[in-house]
Amino acid sequence: MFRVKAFCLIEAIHLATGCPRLAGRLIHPAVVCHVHHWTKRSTDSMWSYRTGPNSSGEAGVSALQTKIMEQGELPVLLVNEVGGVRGVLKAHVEFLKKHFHLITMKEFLKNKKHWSKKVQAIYLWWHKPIIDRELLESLPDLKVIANSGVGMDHLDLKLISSFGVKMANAPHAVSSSTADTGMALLLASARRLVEGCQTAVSPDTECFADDLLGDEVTGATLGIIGMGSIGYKIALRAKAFEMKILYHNRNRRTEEEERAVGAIYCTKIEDLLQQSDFVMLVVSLTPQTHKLIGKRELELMKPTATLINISRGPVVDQDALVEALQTGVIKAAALDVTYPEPLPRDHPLLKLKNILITPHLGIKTDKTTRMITEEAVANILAALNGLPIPNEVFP
Ligand SMILES: O=C(O)[C@H](O)CO
Repeated sequence: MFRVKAFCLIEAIHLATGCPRLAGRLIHPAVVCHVHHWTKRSTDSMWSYRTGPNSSGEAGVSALQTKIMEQGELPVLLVNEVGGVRGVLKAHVEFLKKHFHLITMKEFLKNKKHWSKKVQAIYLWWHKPIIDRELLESLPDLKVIANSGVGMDHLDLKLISSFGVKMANAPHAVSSSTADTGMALLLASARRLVEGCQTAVSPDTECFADDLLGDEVTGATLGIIGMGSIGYKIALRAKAFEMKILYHNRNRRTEEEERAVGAIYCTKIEDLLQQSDFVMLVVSLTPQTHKLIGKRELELMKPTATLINISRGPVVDQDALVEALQTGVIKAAALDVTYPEPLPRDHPLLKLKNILITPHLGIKTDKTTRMITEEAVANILAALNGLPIPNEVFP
């Protein structure tokens, strides 16, 4: 057991550095000792965070915490607010307080002079607080900003890095629930679940119509654009639905990985668009993927095809999508992301019948949000201890 858990921490650092020898050297003896201690406790921790695909990272969190505790008071962590629309979840506060002295933006702004030289880390929850030059200038001891998700498009990475501040995201925590959301949208859209539910519960319904016909998912072709860890998990799920899987990605997966999910690589995105019954967008938002799907790409899709977006709204040219849905260029769309979020209430997308929109539900499960906070805490503690950050993001 000890070996397994100790390996997990080493593996996390190894993954971050790409260097097993360095990882071995970087582990402080106190850390290893604490890992040993931890392995004797129950592994049923509510906070069972994983640093890597197969590792439990709590060892990393508690060990690093021990080191900080030995040196004195808890490091100060700035969050936007607690609870509310854009605040860290109340249920996570106890865990955060075990590792940090937590202050909110309100407290910070109220006594900026006192706090500015104390804040060492920021935990962004749902993209807040906004990180701009003014905030960065007011925090001379800030070491790290941890994001509560995988997408970093809301941050000016170059600006943050120019202040010597490190950044990290939470890719492992989010992948399964985001992939589940993608599949849920695909299935709900194909089988007209929302329409069906409305009919089933409507006070006007006297009998169920036989013509609420959907699209068969079994045997259909799914084109996945973006085959990172979320894209790959979608392929795993789609395989179980006996779908034919095409994918397009900057880097081709290994033959073994392709074989495991039965995915066929399309060098050209055009080939994928022309052949797919469902096109799922799973890319990060970057200058290269901004409006990746526009009028031309929509016209390449089959008129019977459905576009599913679980990445970021601006990956799709929304005006072109409205037109394509209104004129039957494609059959339907299912979007967990739009721009802005939410859409203005009079937006033309909201008036269409062949669309399904959800409120950025991707990561929203109790377990995933807890794992995100754990992944963020491990990232922050590594940064504050001068250790390689498990999920460091570079500009
Ligand atoms: O980026 C992510 O992981 C989610 O969309 C939450 O922001």
